[in-house]
This record gives sequence, C-alpha cells and structure tokens, in this order.
Amino acid sequence: MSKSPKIIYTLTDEAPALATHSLLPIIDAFTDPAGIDVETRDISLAGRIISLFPEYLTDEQRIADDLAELGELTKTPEANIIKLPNISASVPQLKAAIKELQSQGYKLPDYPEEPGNDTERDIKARYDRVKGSAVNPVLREGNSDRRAPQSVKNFARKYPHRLGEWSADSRSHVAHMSDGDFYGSETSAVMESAGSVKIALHGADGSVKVLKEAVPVLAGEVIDAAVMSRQALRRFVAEAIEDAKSQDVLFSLHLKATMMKVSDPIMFGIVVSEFYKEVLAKYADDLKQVGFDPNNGIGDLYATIQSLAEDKRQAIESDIQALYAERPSLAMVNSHKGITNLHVPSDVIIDASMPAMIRDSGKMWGADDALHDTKAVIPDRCYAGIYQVVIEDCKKNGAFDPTTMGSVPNVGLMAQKAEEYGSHDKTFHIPAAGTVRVTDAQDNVVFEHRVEEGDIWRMCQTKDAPIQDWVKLAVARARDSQTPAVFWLDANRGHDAQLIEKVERYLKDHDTDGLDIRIMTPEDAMRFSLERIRAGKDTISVTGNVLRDYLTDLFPIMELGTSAKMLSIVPLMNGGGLFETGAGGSAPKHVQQFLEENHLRWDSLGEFLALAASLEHLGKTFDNARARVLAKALDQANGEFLDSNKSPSRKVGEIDNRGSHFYLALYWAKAVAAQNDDAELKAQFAELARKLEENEDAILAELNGVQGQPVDIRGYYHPDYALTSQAMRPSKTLNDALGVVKD
Ligand SMILES: NC(=O)C1=CN([C@@H]2O[C@H](COP(=O)(O)OP(=O)(O)OC[C@H]3O[C@@H](n4cnc5c(N)ncnc54)[C@H](OP(=O)(O)O)[C@@H]3O)[C@@H](O)[C@H]2O)C=CC1
Ligand SMILES: O=C(O)CCC(=O)C(=O)O
Ligand SMILES: [Mg+2]
Repeated sequence: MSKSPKIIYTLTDEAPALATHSLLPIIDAFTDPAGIDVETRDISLAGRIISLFPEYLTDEQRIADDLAELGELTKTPEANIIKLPNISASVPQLKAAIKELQSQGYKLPDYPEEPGNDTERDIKARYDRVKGSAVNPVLREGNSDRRAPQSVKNFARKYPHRLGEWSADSRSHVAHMSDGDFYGSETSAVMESAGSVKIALHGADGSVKVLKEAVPVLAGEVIDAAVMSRQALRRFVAEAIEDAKSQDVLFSLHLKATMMKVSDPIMFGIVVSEFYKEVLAKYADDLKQVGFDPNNGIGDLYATIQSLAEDKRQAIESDIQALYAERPSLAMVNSHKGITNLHVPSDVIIDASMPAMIRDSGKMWGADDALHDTKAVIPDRCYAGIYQVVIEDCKKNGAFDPTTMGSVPNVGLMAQKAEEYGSHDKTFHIPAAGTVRVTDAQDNVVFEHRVEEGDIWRMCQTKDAPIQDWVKLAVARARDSQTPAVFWLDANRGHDAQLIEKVERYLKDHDTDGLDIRIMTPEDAMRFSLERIRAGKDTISVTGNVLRDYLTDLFPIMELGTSAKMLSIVPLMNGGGLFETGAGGSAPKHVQQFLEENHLRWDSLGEFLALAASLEHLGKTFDNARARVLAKALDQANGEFLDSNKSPSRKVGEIDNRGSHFYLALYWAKAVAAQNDDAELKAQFAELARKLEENEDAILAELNGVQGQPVDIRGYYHPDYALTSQAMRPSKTLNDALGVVKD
C-alpha cells in the first residue's frame, strides 16, 4: 500500500473525550518515533452541529464535516479508525448543546420543533442529521466482533466485581405486549433484483400520500415491514401501570430512543402520556401553548412550564405530585435530583439499563433512594423475552459468579445499516387511517399493513453481502476459538425466517467440519448460553444488530462489571479496520463526578485494546515493522495493566483515568524497551521507562493531588480545549517525561 501508515483517532463527547486529552499525548509519544501518524477528527455532537451551519458562523468558528470524510474513508482498504463512544442526542440534549454553543458566541439558529416555513424546515432537517445515533451507522461499514480477550477474563477472575444477590421471590419481571406490536406484524421479502420500492399510505378516504418515493434495493436484499399500533400500546401501558401498582413494584420503561430515533421517542411519549394522563388532560391548553412534547419526557414539561404564570406552574407541579400518590412508584434515574425514568428519553437506554438492573439484584432505585423490585416495561416482543429468561435464571440459580462463569462473545450483523438500526429514514408516524403499501417498480405489492392514525410503521433493509460476511465471520470465530456458535433467530418472525434460510445456505460455503453451529430462538439461545455460562463454558452469540447491541452490554456487565473492557472490532468490508473502544457509551455520570470533584472514573481499557488492534492491523496492511513492535508491546502492557489492576477507582483521591494512563505508558515503555526487534525504539523507550519508573510516586501524587475540588472547563458539549487539557494533564513530571521521546 502506497499511502503512509495512519491512524485516525476520533474526538467525541463526555467522559471518553475528557480521557482523550490525557491519553492522546501518550499515544503520540509512542507513535511519533515509530513514524506512525495519529490524526484526530472531531465527531462530537458540538462539532457535528457546528459543521452544519457554516453560513451562520465566522471563519474562525467554522469546521469541516469530519464525519462525512470518515464515512468515505471506511469504504477504503487503508481505513484505520479508532472510534470512541459518542453522544447519540435526544431532542433535549440537542437543544442543550445548541444553547451552550450560542452562549459561547456561535450564532446558530434555534432548533425549530415545529417549523413554520422553508427556512425553518431546512434548519430542522439539518439538525435532524445530527440527532440520535448519527455517527455509528455511518462508520459501521462492517460487521461486529465484540469479545472479552483472555487477559480480561483472567482479570475478572482475579479481581471479581460484586454482583447483587438475587432472591427466589423477587417480583421483578419484564412486561411486553401480546399483540399489535412490531413482532406480531412483521412481514419480510427477499428482493430478486436490484431496483427500488415505493412506500405509500393509501387513506381510508381514497387519498394517496407517498411516504417515500424510492428506496433503493439490491438483489438478494432482505426487506421487512412492521407496525406498532398506538391503541394496542396504550392499552398495554395502562394495564402495566395498574399491574405495577397492584404488585407494589416500581414501574420502569426501557427503550432505545437514541438508536431508534423515530419510533422509540414516539413510544416513550405514549408511555409518558398514559402515566401522566389526568394532569396532561387537565392542563392540555396551557401545555399546548408552551409547546410541551411528551416525546421529550416529563422533564420537558418542567422546562416548558417555566414560562407560565407562577400560580399555574405551581398548580401543575402539585397535581403531578398528587398523581404520584395514585400511580405505582417510578424507577428513578437520579433519586437525589428527582429525575425519573420518564424524564428524558435518552436517560434510560435499554442496552445499559437492563443489565444494570440485573446486576443490582433485579432492582432499580425508587424515589425513596432505596432499591426495589421492578416491572421492566419493554413493549415490543422482538427481544424483550431474553431479559425475562435472565431474570428467571437468576431467581432460580442466584447471581452469576464472575470467578467461574464462562463468556458470551458476539458476532453481530451490523454492516450497511442492517435491520432495525437502519430503519429511521423509513419509519413513519402515521397521520391518518388507511393502508401502508410497499410496491416494486412493476407496481406489485410487496407488503401491506392496515394502519390507524398515530401508529408507527417502519421498514428495515438488510443487504445480502453483509449477511454473507457475517456468516463467514461467525464460522471464522467459531474455528479460531473452538467455541460453539449460536445464531439467535426466531422462525416465527418474518425477517428472521428469511435469515435462517440464508444462514443455512451460506454456511455451506464454509468448512464447518467439527464445529458446533446452531440456530435457536433468542429465548432458547439465552437459556442455552446461560446454562453453559454457569458451567464455565463459552458460547458465541451470532446475532442481528439489535441483539448485538443488547448482548454486548449485558454479558460484559455480568462477566466483567462493565462493557468498557471489551475488545470491539469492526472488520470493514473493504479491508479497512474500525476499532471501537469498549461496548458502552459516553458515561454522562462520569462527567458529573469529574466536574464536581475532579475525579474521572472512566476506564480506558477499551481504548488500550482498540489501539493495540489498530496498530496490529496497521502492521499487517502496511507491512510496517514498527507498528508491529508497538502493537506487541502494547498487548503486553495491557496484560500487565490488568494483572496489576490499575483501572480507575470510583472514589475521589484514588487513582483515576489519568493515573491509569500513566501506568499504561509505564508498562508500554517497559515492553518496548524489553523487545529486541528494533534497537532504536528500544533505546528511546528505555529512557522513557526509566523516567516514569523513577518518578512513579511524584507523578501519582501530582495526578491524585488535584482531586477533591470542582473543575471548570467552561462547557459540557463544547468545553474549552486548552482548559480541559490542562485539567486532564496536571502532572508536570509526566508531561516532561513524555517529551523525552517526542522531541
Ligand atoms: N458506541 C457508542 O458510540 C455508544 C454511545 N452511547 C451513547 O452514550 C450515552 C450514554 O449512554 P448510556 O446508555 O447512559 O450508557 P453508558 O455506557 O455511557 O453508561 C452506563 C454506565 O456504564 C458504565 N460505563 C460505560 N463505559 C464505561 C467506561 N469506559 N468506564 C467505566 N464505566 C463505564 C458506567 O457505569 P458506572 O456509572 O456504574 O461506573 C456508566 O455510567 C448516550 O448518548 C448513548 O447514546 C451508548 C452506547 C454506545
Ligand atoms: O450509536 C448508539 O447510539 C449506541 C451504540 C451502541 O449502544 C452500541 O453499539 O453498543
Ligand atoms: Mg450498546
């Protein structure tokens, strides 16, 4: 390959962005002497917003659309990108980010929730491009390989995390719909040839509204369509509220309003509307006037009623308090601040929230600041059942034991916006009763669904090439690790039935001799994997995109206490590599702690693992010996890091993210100094290793000594760069030592 070896390191948001200020100078200190370029690209929420509105900004303020550039890069063989978690913004977060930027002098337009003219429609359309999960789908031009490396598993066995005890009479459970949901209505088809399909709503009154003129499709592609009935959802929610009350358990809702950015906020809004029904009806006119939108959560009510007269505002607030007495208790996001599960749609994200509940004895926090059994409402049936299986297993067998349990790595079908996670541009909030028809170029009806006003109809696409690649990856992982692999597919679902046929066909393209490869429904696959995990055995989960997301938080959280310690590789379909860091998110809670007491508990192990994999990939694709030296040394450093347990503590005054970076640098420098493949690097890094080792106490004292005080970095979404760097690099001794190799 002719181009020079280059790694792109992404600048994102919240805790991982803070950590980057400390880690990147260390990475530079190692890669510069080896002649490897590490460049950054800004894909933060604030950066993406700024890049949308050049004409509103001064020359100094403008920045390029780095995400678009990276999206193109992922389609090339030389792509080598380290992708840290980023914010997938809900509307309240988007508005907060805009407000912050405006206060910093960026003359950005407000977000027009209900645009009244073409200019506003254009503004909203631009903002909607950064809303929700708008980064990952662009970069994920490959399927997903997420697992805990052996060194991490060994770490978990040596330093087990604590899991809450389970009781056999726990009343916690999952509640889901029994009809009228996506699961029940899904129909699916495989496209015979390339072309396009059209989506139209044929009104009961004879009108035709084109919802999408042309959705391009490829030969062999699986498309499916399904509808969620508003009435059925409402009925279900009303019953669930009643039932939670009568069973005296907390009511909690678990959705993915960030990734499923069209459907799930609407479902969230329906639950909010049902829970607060009487109050919302009583003050309907006032709430309409202030622009309250239940899809943004009850937090939006508290924010918007600020503009009402004091007595009206108080009346609404006290009626809400009175309503709480009649309703089941709500699960809380922050009981100290009175933030409930229904406050903000992005505060409770199912992939992280359900494992947290399972980790905590099946309980969630109530307003009384104590843990309680809970009813976990997950309306759609497609995946809800897997969590109920885990709950039943824990009730029967108790909590899992991290010192003996096996592992469930994942191979996920993700490439090219596969399945539900690519559906938002084909998801519609139905404006009037009728029939949604999907037709092909010859006007043949591919799908048809009867719909009512307020229903949510969606179509998903899954290309054939990613499916073939996914099957290949599953076989390769099963072979490499000599581990049974289970495809989690449900023959009763339209989409899954098509996938089962394809999987059976494509498995024949590979040598599967001696491998144990099965296809099971998600619930059976969960039972099977749990039985094995308790016996200390590993089982590869081979899943679609949604279960990829859910399982790669669930199993790591049970096995390792966090998904931060996952290796998360996306082998890009055109030969490049995307290396995600961990399997979790951007941990807003960690930023709060950092700002309050200058302690950042973010665990960068995911970054360390991703960097080692990225360097190894670079070594291979560019036949670059120095990248291989660094990769091998980093791998050893990661082993030593885990073995001596230098991850951040949660407590102020103790080692935090910055201290953990120091140890990584020390172990990495020692490993480069110990190798004999490259004498020049050996000499340079021996010097760094010596400096770091000699000054260990002084550096740690400088890093930990700053803790305990609030920090001001002048911004949450767009903090001041220099101030943040200063805060994240408080050790002069460490900064000077890193200069040894850099200059
Ligand atoms: N790949 C990506 O870009 C992803 C982005 N997100 C985005 O992240 C934001 C927050 O999502 P949320 O669902 O709250 O989930 P998070 O994964 O950000 O946070 C849940 C909890 O997981 C733990 N955690 C996660 N990562 C780490 C880490 N590296 N070190 C230590 N602990 C960690 C923390 O637990 P504790 O507080 O107990 O220490 C944290 O509070 C959202 O905007 C979401 O869309 C979410 C998932 C993936
Ligand atoms: O893109 C997002 O919003 C979240 C992604 C995620 O949770 C995951 O990939 O595990
Ligand atoms: Mg996830």
